[in-house]
Amino acid sequence: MNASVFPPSLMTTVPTLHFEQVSFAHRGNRLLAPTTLSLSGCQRTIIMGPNGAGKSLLMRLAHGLLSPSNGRVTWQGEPPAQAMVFQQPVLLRRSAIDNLTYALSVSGVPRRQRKPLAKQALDKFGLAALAKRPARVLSGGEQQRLALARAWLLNPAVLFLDEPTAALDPAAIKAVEDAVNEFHQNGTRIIMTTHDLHQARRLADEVVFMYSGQVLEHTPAYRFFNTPASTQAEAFLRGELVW
Ligand SMILES: Nc1ncnc2c1ncn2[C@@H]1O[C@H](COP(=O)(O)OP(=O)(O)OP(=O)(O)O)[C@@H](O)[C@H]1O
Repeated sequence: MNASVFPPSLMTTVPTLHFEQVSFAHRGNRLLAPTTLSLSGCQRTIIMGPNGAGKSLLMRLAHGLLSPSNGRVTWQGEPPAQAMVFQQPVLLRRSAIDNLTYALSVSGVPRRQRKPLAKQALDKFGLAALAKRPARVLSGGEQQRLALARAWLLNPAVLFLDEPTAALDPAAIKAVEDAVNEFHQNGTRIIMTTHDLHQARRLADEVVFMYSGQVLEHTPAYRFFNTPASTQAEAFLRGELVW
């Protein structure tokens, strides 16, 4: 990646993530071809590609939820604080506020600080009135905001988001995108998958384009959208590449 294409203000100290010849196979099926890739700086990286291309796989390998079959996933220096937000938020069978206080307790925040911090986060994400409601009865958009509030409390250096707006209405999508941008403005590196081309154009600083278990492009967003290098990306941008 050519660092000079990004404004200096975005090149923070978030450690670089390296994929060195990383591949993943399951029951003899190669799902990710050997991939060498470095994600550096405090960019918003959008991973794009058709269904089944391996986007979630790449992200789960990056976050450490999956181990590669071959190769190495490493961070330059200490692995940074990380959080991940999924399309279907993973929430506990507790109230909204208890989901947050629990996350704070797991990360070692002293008991007396947990409730005030959780309340601040609920307020910030427009959920104060729903604090005592069971998290699992919240609407899809509310659950996603709660997942973002929980990630916010953990102050991650890197935030992974796997299709976080796939099931949401336009207002909820905007709330999630605003939150993503706020994380980013606060110095959090964003690594996100989306199927929504308009959203990708709104959010991406750089694009990783995948097709059939391979990374075909890793390029600044303006270049990807204006002059994609691969015929597959061209077809994808025209809406003609289904898988
Ligand atoms: N843990 C796993 N074990 C076995 N197969 C997997 C695993 N994770 C993903 N796959 C398979 O790998 C392929 C890529 O899946 P992945 O979820 O990464 O695609 P994707 O690009 O995110 O697709 P979509 O856009 O449909 O979400 C699929 O064929 C999927 O069935």
